[in-house]
Amino acid sequence: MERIIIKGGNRLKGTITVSGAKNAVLPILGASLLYGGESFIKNVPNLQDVEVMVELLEYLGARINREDHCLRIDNRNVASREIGEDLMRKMRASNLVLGPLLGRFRTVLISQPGGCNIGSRPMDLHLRGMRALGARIEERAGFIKADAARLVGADIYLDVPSVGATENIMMAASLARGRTTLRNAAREPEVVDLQSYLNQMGAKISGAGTDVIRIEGVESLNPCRHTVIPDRIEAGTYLVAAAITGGEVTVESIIPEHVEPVLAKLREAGAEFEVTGDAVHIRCPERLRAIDVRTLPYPGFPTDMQPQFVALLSLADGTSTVTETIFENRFKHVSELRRLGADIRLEGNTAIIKGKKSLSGALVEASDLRAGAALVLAGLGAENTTVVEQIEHIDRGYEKLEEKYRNLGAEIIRARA
Ligand SMILES: CC(=O)N[C@H]1[C@@H](OP(=O)(O)OP(=O)(O)OC[C@H]2O[C@@H](n3ccc(=O)[nH]c3=O)[C@H](O)[C@@H]2O)O[C@H](CO)[C@@H](O)[C@@H]1O
Ligand SMILES: C=C(OP(=O)(O)O)C(=O)O
Repeated sequence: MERIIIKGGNRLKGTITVSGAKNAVLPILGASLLYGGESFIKNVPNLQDVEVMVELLEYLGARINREDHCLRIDNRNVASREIGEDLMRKMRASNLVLGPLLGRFRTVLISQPGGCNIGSRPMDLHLRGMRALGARIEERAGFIKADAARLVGADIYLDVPSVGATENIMMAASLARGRTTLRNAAREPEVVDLQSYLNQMGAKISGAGTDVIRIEGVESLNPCRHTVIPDRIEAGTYLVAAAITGGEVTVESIIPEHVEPVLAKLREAGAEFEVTGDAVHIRCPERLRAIDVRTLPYPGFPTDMQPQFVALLSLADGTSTVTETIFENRFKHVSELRRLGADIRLEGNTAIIKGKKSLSGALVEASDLRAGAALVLAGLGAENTTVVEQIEHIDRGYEKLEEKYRNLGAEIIRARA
């Protein structure tokens, strides 16, 4: 088993490059199933979750060639087959094949993706959306079965702006007859990237990035090339790495507007920025000020940055609060951060963090992807040596994490236990 070992305390300096967005490429790979031909996707990050999605597509009959950060996908021989627990449970985002398979083949049989370490994550909004488009849904023995003689556009309102439900509905509705209007849709940049990919394939979608998305169903789609947007959560994590070490770093190959909610909070805490083109240069004092943070759907503060900010504020001057409103069980990093000496109290869905002048390295365990990222950040900011275990979670979402931090002057290695 591998672990990450960090000797903390170095101020990070230099330039760090961000990869393509995990949460954009996963729905795009799902969406490729809508077309029985070739797609060419660029800026694909090398991540464990991408491997799982590729495995899933190949299981369905896709032929995929990978070259560097590009994927050539040939979906000519894809069929809708039963997808069992082994594939569906490896990754929550496997559920993103539901909409495209239903759209193209009108029949889907998948194992329930289940909950995960951050919350129960139900599928009700996805399924309600598919039903509204005309699908018959049966949930039995841990499986979801969806069938439709034909799909017909509908008016759909989401109770909460779920990213995945928005994406599944956009994908299924692309090949439905007539117009679908999706209200209270998720506004995340990854939804906009999916719209852009689908439209390049010949779909007729407008409104992504606002809370009303309109999809005019088309008969068929065509081949296309697409470049995945940069990963705003990876970018945010590196901005926090600079902040937690009192460093000065340029984070490049990003869309600065996408990290604005994170920049706003770092600015409030005392960091300074220059934004030029596709880069943000961050300069940080030795210690940031305490702030209050509340996670919200985009353009609010992202839940996927919450653990990283809890780590950061553990070393800030004063008492901060961090409130998690999206997932009910996303504070598993707190007990691990306490091992490093952090003073954090949980009250319901709020973490109350009394900033310490220093943390001290310890052996900790990543419970999920961003919890793992947060523990590495805490290790970079702590004195002595921190060892992070269960790092397979981190590999789901960060490409070459240690190498990227090492280039900024961090002492961090991966080693076998
Ligand atoms: C692959 C991907 O893009 N993952 C992201 C996506 O996950 P994902 O798309 O799974 O997250 P959602 O936006 O769907 O979840 C938001 C909230 O809606 C609830 N909900 C969702 C669907 C549903 O049918 N019923 C329901 O109640 C969830 O339990 C959660 O409380 O958005 C999350 C919220 O920004 C991010 O943390 C994840 O990194
Ligand atoms: C929660 C996350 O991902 P997923 O939805 O794939 O579990 C994440 O990226 O932080």
